[in-house]
Amino acid sequence: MTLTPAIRIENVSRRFGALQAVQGVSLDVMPGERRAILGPNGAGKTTLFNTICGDFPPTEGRIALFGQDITRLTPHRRARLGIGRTYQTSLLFDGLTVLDNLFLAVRGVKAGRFSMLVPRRGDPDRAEAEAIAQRMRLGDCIHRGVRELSHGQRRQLEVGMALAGKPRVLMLDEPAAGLSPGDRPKLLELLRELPRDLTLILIEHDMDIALPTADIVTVMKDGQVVVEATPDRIATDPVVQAIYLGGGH
Ligand SMILES: Nc1ncnc2c1ncn2[C@@H]1O[C@H](COP(=O)(O)OP(=O)(O)OP(=O)(O)O)[C@@H](O)[C@H]1O
Repeated sequence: MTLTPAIRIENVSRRFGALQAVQGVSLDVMPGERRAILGPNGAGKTTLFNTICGDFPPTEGRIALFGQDITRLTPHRRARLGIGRTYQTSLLFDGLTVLDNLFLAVRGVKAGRFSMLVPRRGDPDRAEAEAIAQRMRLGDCIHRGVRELSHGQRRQLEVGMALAGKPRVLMLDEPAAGLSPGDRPKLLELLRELPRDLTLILIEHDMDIALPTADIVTVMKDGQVVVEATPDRIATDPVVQAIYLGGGH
């Protein structure tokens, strides 16, 4: 029996006017796999990511989620089918606490139940929000305002917000961007502790985060996939070294 990929990208291209940002990309990400997408600036990583999430649907090709064609679905429909994501720029409610943010994210995914109710003790959604805060190592600051969080804690919360939607595929857009060297090991640990049945696709410039997190690494350049290999092979791959040491990054 062949396993259906969590995400199948078939010959996907995306143009912006005359610019071919992604060109003829095909790849399968299997259920529970952790896939990192690397590549220099402008390689097309975010554009490919957005064709999967639906922000910029492909101009050509097909994308399937667990065998279901989602190529033309809105981002909202894709989210409902199980694609969760973070953004490079923060989308947190700065005026609310960590718990309130997570509570709203947990509530928000339940159809017809989005509300601004105060999370009461004993509310299962609040319990779930607290559990996510613990998992994201934010347990000791759940009542703190988001504005008071460090940059690293905000990143942890953003991953938690995406997890609150109970995604089957979690897509992280540069989770280590802007983190201090001290915050990076914590993020790495947290990524490695995510449930093994969750499929993870992450764009990450930082090899020290991407390689230990990923099962398979896809390297892109000029809108195309140039290498797909395990992290240990990527670390020594001459093509990858040429891309990164050659000044493209
Ligand atoms: N909305 C858009 N409109 C026009 N051009 C775009 C748009 N989004 C991306 N591009 C262009 O598409 C190409 C690929 O960009 P993309 O952001 O996907 O690369 P990237 O690999 O994610 O780079 P970075 O690491 O800098 O985020 C670039 O030339 C970029 O300028």
